[in-house]
Amino acid sequence: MRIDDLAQQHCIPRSGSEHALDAAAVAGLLAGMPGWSLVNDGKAIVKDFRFDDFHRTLGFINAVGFMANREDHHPDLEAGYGHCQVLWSTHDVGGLSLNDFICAARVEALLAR
Ligand SMILES: C[C@H](O)[C@H](O)[C@H]1CNC2=NC(N)=NC(=O)C2=N1
Repeated sequence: MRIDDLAQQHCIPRSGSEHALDAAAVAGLLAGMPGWSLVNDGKAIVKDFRFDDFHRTLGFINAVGFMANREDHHPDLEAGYGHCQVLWSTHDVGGLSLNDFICAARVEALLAR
């Protein structure tokens, strides 16, 4: 699925290992997501976003937080003055679900201009 199509989807509750994506599905989705990489033994995807200053970084964090609350799917965020690392994993699945890729694509859509 293309990143633009993923960004049009909404998260649904996904709980249980039957919702975990297999390695082939993850690789296929990741191929269309520039800058995102696999971490934590293939159980999470991560990307570090760079900004010119703190208020731009904080604006991004707030936008991601607003989207995450609306989707009821929440990232791990680590930030400094000019960057924010966004990590997606589905705790209820114990790894990656489609929700993680939907939200990663939605983060990219926030930055599109
Ligand atoms: C009930 C609610 O949908 C769940 O607790 C959601 C909330 N946000 C979540 N966020 C993430 N990253 N993983 C989850 O499994 C998760 N579960």
